Amino acid sequence: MFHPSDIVKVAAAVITRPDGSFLLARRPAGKPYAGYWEFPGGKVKPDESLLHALRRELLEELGIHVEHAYPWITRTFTYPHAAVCLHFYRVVQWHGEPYPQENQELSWQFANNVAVEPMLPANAPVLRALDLPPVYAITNAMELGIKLSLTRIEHALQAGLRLVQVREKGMMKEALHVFAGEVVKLAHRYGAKVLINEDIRLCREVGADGVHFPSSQLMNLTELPGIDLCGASCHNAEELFQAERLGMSFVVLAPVLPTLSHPESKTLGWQKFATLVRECSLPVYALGGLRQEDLTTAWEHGGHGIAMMRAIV
Ligand SMILES: Nc1nc2c([nH]c(=O)n2[C@H]2C[C@H](O)[C@@H](COP(=O)(O)OP(=O)(O)OP(=O)(O)O)O2)c(=O)[nH]1
Repeated sequence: MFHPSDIVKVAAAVITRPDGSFLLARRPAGKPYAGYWEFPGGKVKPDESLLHALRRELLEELGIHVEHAYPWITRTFTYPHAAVCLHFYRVVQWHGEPYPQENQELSWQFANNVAVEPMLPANAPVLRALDLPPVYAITNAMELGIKLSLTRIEHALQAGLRLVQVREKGMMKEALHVFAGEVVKLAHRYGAKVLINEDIRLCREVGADGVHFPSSQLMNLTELPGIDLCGASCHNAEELFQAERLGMSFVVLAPVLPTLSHPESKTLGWQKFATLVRECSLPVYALGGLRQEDLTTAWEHGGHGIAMMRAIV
């Protein structure tokens, strides 16, 4: 066991090009885990800010000047040689062409098809998180009607939507089965993934990709079902902690702004959202009263992306 004061703080960069590829570097000889692939970055010096460390490391290692970086996930991991707290940033704009300043090998990769190995052991969940798209849509067929809802989902898929949750609280069982099956068929045609709210059995029956757990169900879970994608709804630190403990694929944190579907709920606001997300190891979608144009605000506050109901489908 490492004492909390011995935990090494690290700033790591997911340097992302517009096509979605990101840069990996191979650890040079002489370092622990030499030959393993990692995200460029390094140790934060005492009294140095995370962002300063990120800028310094990328200049030293790659010769690039960071122009725009978003805070992303924070992950603690214990190696035999050290315990590290990895603060990941997504670097989306920089000046200069990355060039290995320390003789390290570099490689641009895509999250759904990483072709270099081995990766540093702490990074497997990071790659899975990078494979999640920025927008998560939640269906609203009980309000729109099934036909219109499917039409709107198809339009959103055509416009690039790649993650959908079927959440139809009051729908009768048979109708829900048919609707969920239609959404899965439609989404898979576009290479998109579908999660079913609450119902693990329905998820399996309709061939969906995952389950989305409401917060009450999340707090009663002792382990995840053996399903690829598991998401959960959270509203506070306790629920986020439980989602991390179970190893959810991602969470939705809500409500950030006032929303029609939960008018009685107290909103978090962006500052509280950022505070809750800061230490979270899971990718977090902001939810509640958001529109497409709020995506950048979510990124600036540490979110992975945004989840929406009425504003998208
Ligand atoms: N840069 C980076 N480090 C990572 C990643 N994943 C991961 O577990 N680590 C760990 C490995 C190391 O224990 C620690 C980073 O320390 P480092 O030795 O690379 O730091 P540094 O570049 O400042 O190196 P040095 O001054 O000690 O030579 O974080 C990652 O993706 N990127």
